[in-house]
Amino acid sequence: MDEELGSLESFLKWATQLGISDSSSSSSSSSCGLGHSLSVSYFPDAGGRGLAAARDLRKGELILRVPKSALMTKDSLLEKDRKLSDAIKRHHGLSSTQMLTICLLAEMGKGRRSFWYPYLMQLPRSYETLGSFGPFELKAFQVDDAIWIAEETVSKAVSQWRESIAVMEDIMLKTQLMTFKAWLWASATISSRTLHIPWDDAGCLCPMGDFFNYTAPGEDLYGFDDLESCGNASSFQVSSLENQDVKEDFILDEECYEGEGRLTDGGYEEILAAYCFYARKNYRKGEQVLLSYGTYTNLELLEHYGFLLSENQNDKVFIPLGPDIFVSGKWPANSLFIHQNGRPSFALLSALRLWFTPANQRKGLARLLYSGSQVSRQNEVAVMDWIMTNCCTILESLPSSIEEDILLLQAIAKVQDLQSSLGEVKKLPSSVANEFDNFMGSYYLHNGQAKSCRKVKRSIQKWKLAVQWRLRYKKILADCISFCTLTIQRLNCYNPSGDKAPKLSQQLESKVSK
Ligand SMILES: C[S@@+](CC[C@H](N)C(=O)[O-])C[C@H]1O[C@@H](n2cnc3c(N)ncnc32)[C@H](O)[C@@H]1O
Repeated sequence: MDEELGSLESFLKWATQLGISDSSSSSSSSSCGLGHSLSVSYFPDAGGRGLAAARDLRKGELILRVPKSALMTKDSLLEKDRKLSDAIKRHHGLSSTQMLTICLLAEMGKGRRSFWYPYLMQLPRSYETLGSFGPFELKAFQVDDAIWIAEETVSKAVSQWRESIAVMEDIMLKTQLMTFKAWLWASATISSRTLHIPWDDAGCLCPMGDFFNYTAPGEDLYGFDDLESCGNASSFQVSSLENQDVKEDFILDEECYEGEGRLTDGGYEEILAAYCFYARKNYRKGEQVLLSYGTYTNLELLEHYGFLLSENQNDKVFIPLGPDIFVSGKWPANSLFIHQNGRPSFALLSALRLWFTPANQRKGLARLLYSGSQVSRQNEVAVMDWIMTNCCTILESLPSSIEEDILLLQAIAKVQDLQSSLGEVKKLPSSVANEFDNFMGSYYLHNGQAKSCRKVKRSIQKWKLAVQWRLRYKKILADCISFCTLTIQRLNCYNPSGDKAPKLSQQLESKVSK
């Protein structure tokens, strides 16, 4: 702990010497180091190490400035390393990100001799990004699409590493830095910490700027004294289904485009020749200052950053749709999903309304269909029934239920809590008991032998993330079933014309009548 504090202190001193400043003035002549706006703090439930407001901060204030010379980029690293720069020139075809990964590993190999040593010492030793999940942890996702994405991430990492080995051999990098494990570490560092710069696709590592933890865009935008003046703050929660969805899909798409996987509350400013960060809202002294890295689903957060949010307004569930549903409309596949609050997306509803409209009526109803309006009561009930049936089928096909996953997470928390004995773990239902026993068995944990080993702790953390992810996924499906049920009930109550709604499938009738 003392060592950690010592290394943080020397890092802050080093950062100040490089001109990194959190003084609110943008003039470099008055830049005067760190400690004016931000302080490094620990937030156990919100990202671990992060930055706290060192004073009350106002929305829009400049809170951190990192000069270009303090940014770790592929170019700045190659400039100071002739041997590596020549080796990279000899090997064609590597992406900018692969080159930055090799540069980072080479810099690590220099140890104390590296100019960046105080910063390198601040990097996490390990990550929980998807690429580092082993077979057991991958299986815990239960959902094929998620497992497939994770496997793809690993195989992409393997091929990028293989393509880069020749350069690493050429510069005679230390053997332990040439391993796939080291490559995964460097790739995860880059994936979870780089910021966008206009001149290099790989981005830059930004000392101090990469201590900001994440908040989703749109969330948390109003500070302590703006609460009364923010009447429109909750535009994500408009009550009318159609309006809300049109707006939500529009906003999300825009943010996706703008964010494209990079931080959005800060940016490189040519005129100041510095990376500048601004307060996204008002903060009270001591509060954690957060940054939006972009719009991500929970699986994407896991893939790039190694964490997920229990409440993530950008989370989505995609359900399998037949090819005829895709081709019948003009909506792209990635717009057809269920929102984290259980509501079908605007595009999914529109596509299904169109699909349930007889072909000879589609032209006449096109305006209604494309504007996101309901076509008829019967059509709407058929759409809701279809969505419910599919959500139920997915839920029933998964090996464990929501309740069982909650019990499993409680058991995992007990294992993580080194103070409690495994005897305190309640008897688990058989669907998750096997999973629990397999994990315990693989690490000989029943007799407590390997309990404190770092590798086991990391594996438990990844397993927990996978179970948390699948639980969120199932809850979204369950919320969607409730939403469709309520909608059908409402449609059946409000029936002024007296026409008959189509019959629900038997499986769903019991759910609707509950
Ligand atoms: C840019 S770094 C932020 C600083 C980081 N906490 C550190 O100690 O260096 C991004 C990493 O912080 C963690 N993180 C950021 N925001 C988080 C959040 N809201 N919840 C959990 N972990 C978060 C994740 O491990 C992520 O990969």
